[in-house]
Amino acid sequence: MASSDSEFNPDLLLAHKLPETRSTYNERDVAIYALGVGACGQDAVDSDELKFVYHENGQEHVQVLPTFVSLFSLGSLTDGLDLPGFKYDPSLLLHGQQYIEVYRPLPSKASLINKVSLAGLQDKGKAAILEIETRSYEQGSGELLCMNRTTVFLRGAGGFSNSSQPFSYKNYPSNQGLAVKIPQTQPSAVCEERTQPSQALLYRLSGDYNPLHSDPNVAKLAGFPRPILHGLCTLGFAIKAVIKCICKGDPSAVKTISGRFLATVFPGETLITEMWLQGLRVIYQTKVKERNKAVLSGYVDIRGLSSSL
Ligand SMILES: CCC/C=C/C(=O)SCCNC(=O)CCNC(=O)[C@H](O)C(C)(C)COP(=O)([O-])OP(=O)([O-])OC[C@H]1O[C@@H](n2cnc3c(N)ncnc32)[C@H](O)[C@@H]1OP(=O)([O-])[O-]
Repeated sequence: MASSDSEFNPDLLLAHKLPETRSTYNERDVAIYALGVGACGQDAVDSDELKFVYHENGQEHVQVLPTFVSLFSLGSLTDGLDLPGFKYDPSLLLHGQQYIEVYRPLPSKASLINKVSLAGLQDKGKAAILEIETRSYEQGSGELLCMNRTTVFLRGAGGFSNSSQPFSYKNYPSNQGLAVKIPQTQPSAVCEERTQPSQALLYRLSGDYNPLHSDPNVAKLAGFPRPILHGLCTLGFAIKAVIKCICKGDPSAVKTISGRFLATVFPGETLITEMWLQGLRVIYQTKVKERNKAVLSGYVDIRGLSSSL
């Protein structure tokens, strides 16, 4: 059960205000993040990826991968969520889905104010699904730069209601968050990348220090044979593949990203991302090569296509 209190009221929980968080980053953070999601991990002079970690050809700033914005949603989660009347075991939390809207390319350094709200709660019986929305505004100008919706799967926290209908989500488009249908046709592009055995140890330096990703004993207590890769790290690999193969290496082409984490990834495994271009939407699916297992699927909406595609 989510709560020992039989009067638990999901609507009251959703009305609960979460504190604002702040994110300040610079080019070093941008580059460390890019390395964490495998930039130049297969080829140190990769012409599509060097710009994310180095001022290639005298460029003034390193470029920011669009998935970097997912880091702004971490603060409220990694500090532990204060959810009145709702109890869950943080060690059993898994990342279920991430939905991102990027309104303009991110500067290579900035200070942001993140406004966080609880957007949804759903009772799945064996688990509860909680959705947190984070809107990030540039400090000073007040401009809204991006929005994240993070879905967490709280194993063992379901059974708090008689309904499997979601509470809230009422501000969402009706099709958001659904698992995508993978086309049965040949993909438009395929990208293969091996993650490093130390990938989670590198990725965690971008701000998610949950020991589930680094400590073998904590991983075992959570039900895994060894530490697992952060979901947002896998998402970073997949979207980097879409940028490389579909967007001709241009990160500013990405407008919207949706991803559902289907199964866990272990650092060191090889990720194969298949992509299907449908108009301005790219449907993608990432599989672990060694286990032939789908681990992530979703879509990316892009602003336009280069005429050479
Ligand atoms: C954020 C900061 C912390 C970061 C932590 C990490 O990185 S952890 C590392 C990264 N994360 C990972 O590694 C997690 C990888 N994913 C998994 O291990 C599994 O997908 C699971 C344990 C999340 C659910 O598996 P299962 O066998 O227990 O589930 P089932 O198939 O029996 O479905 C039950 C219900 O839940 C629904 N539903 C299912 N999946 C999702 C989803 N992803 N999302 C949302 N909803 C989902 C499904 O539609 C169904 O609803 P219906 O139809 O009954 O109304």
